[in-house]
Amino acid sequence: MASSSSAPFVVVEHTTSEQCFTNLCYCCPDDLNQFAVSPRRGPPWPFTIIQKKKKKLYLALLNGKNSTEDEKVAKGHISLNPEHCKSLDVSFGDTILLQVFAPPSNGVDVNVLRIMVELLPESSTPTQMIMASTVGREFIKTFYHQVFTEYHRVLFAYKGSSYACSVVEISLGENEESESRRSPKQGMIRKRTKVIVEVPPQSLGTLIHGAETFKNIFREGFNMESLEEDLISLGIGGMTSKFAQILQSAFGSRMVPPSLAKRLNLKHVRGMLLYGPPGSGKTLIARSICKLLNTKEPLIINGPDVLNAFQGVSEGKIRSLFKAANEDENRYGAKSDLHVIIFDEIDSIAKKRGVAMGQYHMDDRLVNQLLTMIDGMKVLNNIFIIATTNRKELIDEALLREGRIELHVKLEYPDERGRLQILDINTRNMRQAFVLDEDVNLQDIACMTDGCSGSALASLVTRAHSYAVVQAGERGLMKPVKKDVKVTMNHFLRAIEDIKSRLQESGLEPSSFRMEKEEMILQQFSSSNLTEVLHIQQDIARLKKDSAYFQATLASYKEDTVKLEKELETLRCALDHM
Ligand SMILES: Nc1ncnc2c1ncn2[C@@H]1O[C@H](COP(=O)(O)OP(=O)(O)OP(=O)(O)O)[C@@H](O)[C@H]1O
Repeated sequence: MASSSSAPFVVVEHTTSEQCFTNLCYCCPDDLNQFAVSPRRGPPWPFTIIQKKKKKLYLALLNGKNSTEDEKVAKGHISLNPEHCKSLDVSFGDTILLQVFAPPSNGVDVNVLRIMVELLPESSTPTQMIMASTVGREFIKTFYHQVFTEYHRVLFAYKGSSYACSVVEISLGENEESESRRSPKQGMIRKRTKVIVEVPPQSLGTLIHGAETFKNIFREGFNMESLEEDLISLGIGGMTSKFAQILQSAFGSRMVPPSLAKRLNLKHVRGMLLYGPPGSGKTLIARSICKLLNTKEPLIINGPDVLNAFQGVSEGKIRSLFKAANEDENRYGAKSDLHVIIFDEIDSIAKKRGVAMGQYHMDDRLVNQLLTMIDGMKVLNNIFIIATTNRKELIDEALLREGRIELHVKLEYPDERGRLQILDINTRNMRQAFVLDEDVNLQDIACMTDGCSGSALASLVTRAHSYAVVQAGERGLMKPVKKDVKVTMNHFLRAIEDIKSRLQESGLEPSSFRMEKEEMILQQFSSSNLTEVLHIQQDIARLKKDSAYFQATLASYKEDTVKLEKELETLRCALDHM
């Protein structure tokens, strides 16, 4: 296909709305002469390449007997429709380069054209169902003998409704290989071109019969703009921007049709690590994400439970977690549902290899098996692993690399606005039951609870409520019913005092301080033996459900690091006997 030298033109809007649906560009008669090739020559008609940076569109300036001259367009200007502008990333007023381009009669034809069809927001909805095959035929009739590129977008009118169509995929059949070096991929629409119509889910799917839809990763009705409301209804407060960031980075590639993702070479994220201090909502987020997504019911695995259940059992248990995803991938390929596997407290089963000893030798085997399942012989694209931990530094680094659990999101304790939302969520039932006294000022409580975790706030509300119930009992109401109980600001103040001193005693609060302290102490121990002692201590604490125990140990080690070595054997024995 030949082309000549280029000239700069200013992009303007079409002068009539009809022009928008022709996929042609228009200029004044003078400029048209500059590009004129005898209209009697065609078809195929002379085209104009319009390019901006590396992007190109091939639009006809002369289309058979219909000249594309428009006296209302000023000299040096060229009119395009808004979809052309999107294809080229230009705005009206920008300058672009124009080239004459006359496709030879043996130009490359489009074999299959896959288009995404969306109803324009201002257009009237079709009144009756239409067939995708009919839309395809009309598309060919309208754009017959026009050249399309990979990212070409056009406006298309059919039966009184207007659509924006974007090219998702162009297949050139037997010319595919010889033309593969041409960028962008381009070809001419012919009568034999097959048009495959795709529609976004939840829109035209019910109106264009037979159109292909891709299954949206988000549940029906989900909308990023109402994310905060959705999260509140799921009982999550103060997390809107973190959640938006997670959804975007974890599922961005799954928001587009698989064919487009393939063309753009988008790689799916297959795993995410949520880490942060206890009670910061890691488990809550991991489980809630699935409520927004179109996924299979998530498999939830609690690290310590797995460790116990797997004692003496083969790595086959880990393999079994991935079995359903494997079968689905084999059967449905890119159209398989997404399988989410949540590993809560993953640090207990995926510790750094080579460090563990004693009965922990099996950790290495579990980590190896996990690695194999995530990106081993067969890469599953339909899995998404969510791992949670308080102790990121304990996890085997190989698991956290690209292509594995590669997205790492740190959760913090909520700020004042977040605390207010969490308090509001947790007092919702009380308000609805008229149990919450009018003097309760949640804003003041949010202010007083700086450094409290989401879980501390949840238990604060429960505690205030129990004080109210006890007080109602003391007033002689042996069996206080709901209407007798009023939770007042005083109950909350007592609960705040309570919670603060309890958390201080257990060393769990102030929140971030504790984590920083632990991290600091862990960093001081570089020898593998010392690290192992701490791992074992942590596991004993977990089995005893007593995090204060681990805190106390850490604190004492800070005083006397020598005793670490001595305690190693004692600890192993203790753990063996638990
Ligand atoms: N952002 C939040 N909004 C509402 N509630 C929260 C939030 N964060 C925590 N909570 C409350 O705290 C409880 C415990 O949170 P979760 O178990 O998710 O924390 P975690 O970070 O996984 O803690 P751990 O590390 O101890 O397992 C939740 O069930 C919920 O009641």
